[in-house]
Amino acid sequence: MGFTSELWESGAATYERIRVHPFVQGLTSGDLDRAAFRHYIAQDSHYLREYARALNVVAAKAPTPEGTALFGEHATNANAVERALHAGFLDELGGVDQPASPTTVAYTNFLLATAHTGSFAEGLAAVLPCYWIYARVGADLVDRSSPDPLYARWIATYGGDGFQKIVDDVLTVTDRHAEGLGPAERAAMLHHYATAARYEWMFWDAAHRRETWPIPLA
Ligand SMILES: Cc1ncc(C[n+]2csc(CCO)c2C)c(N)n1
Repeated sequence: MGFTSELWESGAATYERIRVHPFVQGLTSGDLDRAAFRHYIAQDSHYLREYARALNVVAAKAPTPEGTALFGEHATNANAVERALHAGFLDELGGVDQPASPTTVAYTNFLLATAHTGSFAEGLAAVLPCYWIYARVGADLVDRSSPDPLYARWIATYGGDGFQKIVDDVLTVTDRHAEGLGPAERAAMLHHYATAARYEWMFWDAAHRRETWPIPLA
């Protein structure tokens, strides 16, 4: 692997913190409070809508038609997953109509701002932890699965080979694109990647704490 191994390194310590987070460990042990999982799914539904927008911006900036098609397809897929979450998990858990939490707003605003104002490379680095960290978490959890069928279903979504193939396609695009980049742009990518990885930890942690706005929205 090329530059993507440097990107992984910039978020490796954060990934380790995600792996041992009580929310993630609670999925496999089955001990995770259903209310925290419901909070996570409701927030993820907000997240996926905005993530799809960010991916479409990355798609628009891709220098090749293949890149535009790839990220456009993934944006459509993120919207489809959002609808499936509503039809599946949220119906079973009892639908919750909660506003996007401070962490969800911060993470999605970071993705949209970086995709809109940055280069293709910068947007790509910002959206990459979402793919890569979920594939690693999925792979880590899939063998142990969960005694809770609901959590087992969630784990199977991200732990399968189908999802790994999606991530591999994005890593190939990233390595190929990075070959033509200078040190300043590579440094910006490392920075955005590490930032998004931290937001991924914060997203699990916010669900675990069932984070809400300290001042209720009117
Ligand atoms: C907070 C959060 N981060 C990452 C994902 C995983 N994910 C969402 S869209 C997508 C790729 C395109 O379909 C991936 C891997 C998630 N669900 N929620």
